[in-house]
Amino acid sequence: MSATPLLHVRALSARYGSAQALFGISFDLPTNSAIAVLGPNGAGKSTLARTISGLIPATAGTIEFNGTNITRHSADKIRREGLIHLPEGRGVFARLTVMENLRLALAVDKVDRSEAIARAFDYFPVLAKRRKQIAGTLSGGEQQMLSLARALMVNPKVVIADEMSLGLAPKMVDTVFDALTAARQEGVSVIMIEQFAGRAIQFADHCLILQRGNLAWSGPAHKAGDELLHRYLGSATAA
Ligand SMILES: Nc1ncnc2c1ncn2[C@@H]1O[C@H](COP(=O)(O)OP(=O)(O)OP(=O)(O)O)[C@@H](O)[C@H]1O
Repeated sequence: MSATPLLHVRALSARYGSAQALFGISFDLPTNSAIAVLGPNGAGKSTLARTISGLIPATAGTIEFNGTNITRHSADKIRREGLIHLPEGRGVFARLTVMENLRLALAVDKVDRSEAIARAFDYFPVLAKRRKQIAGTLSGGEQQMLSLARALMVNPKVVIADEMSLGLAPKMVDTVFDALTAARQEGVSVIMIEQFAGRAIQFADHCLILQRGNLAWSGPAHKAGDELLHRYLGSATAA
């Protein structure tokens, strides 16, 4: 086991104005691993993602990424260091073409441009066919692929995928999971936020369950059985 985890989060808290949304969350993301972050609506999953990726400030606690304390780093800097957050929703520039969307993702990252574009098309061949299409006219699933391609093409160390499968047809959900599985094989670590737990647990090594901004349970994903999920998430989300 590697001594230093890729991501080391300790006692992390965050708030929106006077409302505290995260209460002292601690967890490690080992190198080459995946964590499923589960919890009911409003539990703080997206807030955890936003705090780690620098979109909102931590009010207490620390985040170490690859041995560096990034707690006060800007979102841009954190992204350049290799931690990419895919926020809930599609996150593409609707009026630009597929190719322009891909090129823009490269503007802030020092990677070989043609290699990165080739990597994007390897992950999602359909995007190569649609490279000149305006992104806003892609299907929801294709937009999700484009969003994921923009993240994976820059060879990130960690991807935080927030509700990637939300609203997608089952076949598209398969495509998204296949791409994330391929990314893991390339050494990308993943923090997967999901309201629907079953697939996330199959995908991940570890599992965190949040409840009202607190860490309610954490452990190996295979130990997050039906009874536990039912207790924290209710029947609708344990599927
Ligand atoms: N921009 C914001 N301003 C104020 N409060 C917010 C904001 N975003 C989230 N919150 C509040 O913070 C708490 C945690 O929300 P968060 O979006 O992190 O939950 P979540 O677990 O991701 O939920 P969901 O599954 O519904 O996306 C909730 O009480 C929510 O109302």
